[in-house]
Amino acid sequence: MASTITDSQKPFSLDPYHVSEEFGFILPAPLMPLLNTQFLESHRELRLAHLALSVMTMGYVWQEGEDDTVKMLPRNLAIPYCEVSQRLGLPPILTHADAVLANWRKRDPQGLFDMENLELLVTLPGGDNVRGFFMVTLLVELAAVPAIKSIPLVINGVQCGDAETVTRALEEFSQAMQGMTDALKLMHDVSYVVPVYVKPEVFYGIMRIYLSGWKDNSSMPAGLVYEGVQAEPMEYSGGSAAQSSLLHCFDELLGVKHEAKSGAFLTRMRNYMPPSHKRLIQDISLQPSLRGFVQQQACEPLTAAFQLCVTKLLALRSYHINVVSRFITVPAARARQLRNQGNISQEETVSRAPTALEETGTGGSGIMSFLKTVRDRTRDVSI
Ligand code: HEM
Repeated sequence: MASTITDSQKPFSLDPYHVSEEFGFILPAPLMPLLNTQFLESHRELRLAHLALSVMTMGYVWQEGEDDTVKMLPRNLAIPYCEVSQRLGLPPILTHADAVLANWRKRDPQGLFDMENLELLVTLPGGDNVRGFFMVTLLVELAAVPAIKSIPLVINGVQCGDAETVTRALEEFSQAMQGMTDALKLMHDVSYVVPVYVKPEVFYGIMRIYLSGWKDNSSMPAGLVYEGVQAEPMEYSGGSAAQSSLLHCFDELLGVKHEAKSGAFLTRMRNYMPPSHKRLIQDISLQPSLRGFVQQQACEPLTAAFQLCVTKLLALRSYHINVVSRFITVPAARARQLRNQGNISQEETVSRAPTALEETGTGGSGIMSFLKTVRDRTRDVSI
């Protein structure tokens, strides 16, 4: 009678341990699978995939700094990234819609939508500063919600000639813009309980390169080849809050007309927004002129409410210029000074910043002249 062989009596073999007789502990022929995007169904799933692939791509492209940058994004990243991007109508690069609008979760799901209870889904090099940078920007978006809600009230009020409704809606609108400026101030509020404070030298020296793109960027003059997608390189601007739909909507509502060059840059930034947000901006621009309505009504409270909106938008843009000076102009001057002294010490965080971005924004604009022109054209709509 044959005896049953128990496990302990089986001949000892390496197979069950994933150890190969040919390669030992080495994994034989590791796979490089292509991520399959066909199982992504909902808009939110696609946005999460875009965010994750964007962060991996920015890491891959910029991990070695601005010298000897890569020319090609490998197919394993490029193909799924371009598929997801195409389905969303977003470009295959990190955008404001990824890093800010789709990059948050509540720690306690029942808790408040506030700084203490929010955290990022994915981050970039720069420690707590990255959290502060994206979270403060998210809080600016949040502070703007009452302004967005008042847009249909303004448009419908103008359409039916209801000056009182328009006045009230514009008052809400201007209050929200004040809230946005207050939220922006948190970017350098050292006293805040939870770390939101962003150190200018960390933003400038470490974080900024990971937000930058491959258009109008001298360290990647030819752009980037997305392997397996297209043989020719493609050029895309980096992430910037110029891609936030907020001020685009406000400008269209108030009738702000930008100069050709800055206007062209801002219009191009609309291609970095979710297409439905871009459509909202365009549809606002097609409505009868609010400013014309205010002038025609010649009603004191309405004119005052409109004027307050212009003043608050101007104040927001002026404060933003202040922030940009603190976070870019000042550290850039320090980096230049160190370079001129031949003192490129890695201990000074600003020295690690890419020189290609000294004069230009991550979106590729010539920063200060651009921002000042945009602010000055805002002033032009005053009544
Ligand atoms: C450390 C913080 C920030 C820095 C250094 C910064 C820098 C810049 C730069 C350089 C530009 C020029 C466009 C480009 O090339 O990217 C710009 C544009 C812009 N930024 Fe910021 N930004 C900061 C925070 C924010 C925040 C929190 C918001 C609010 C959502 C914001 C809203 C805008 C807008 C709307 C523009 C387009 C110009 C305009 O419409 O006035 N920025 N920013």
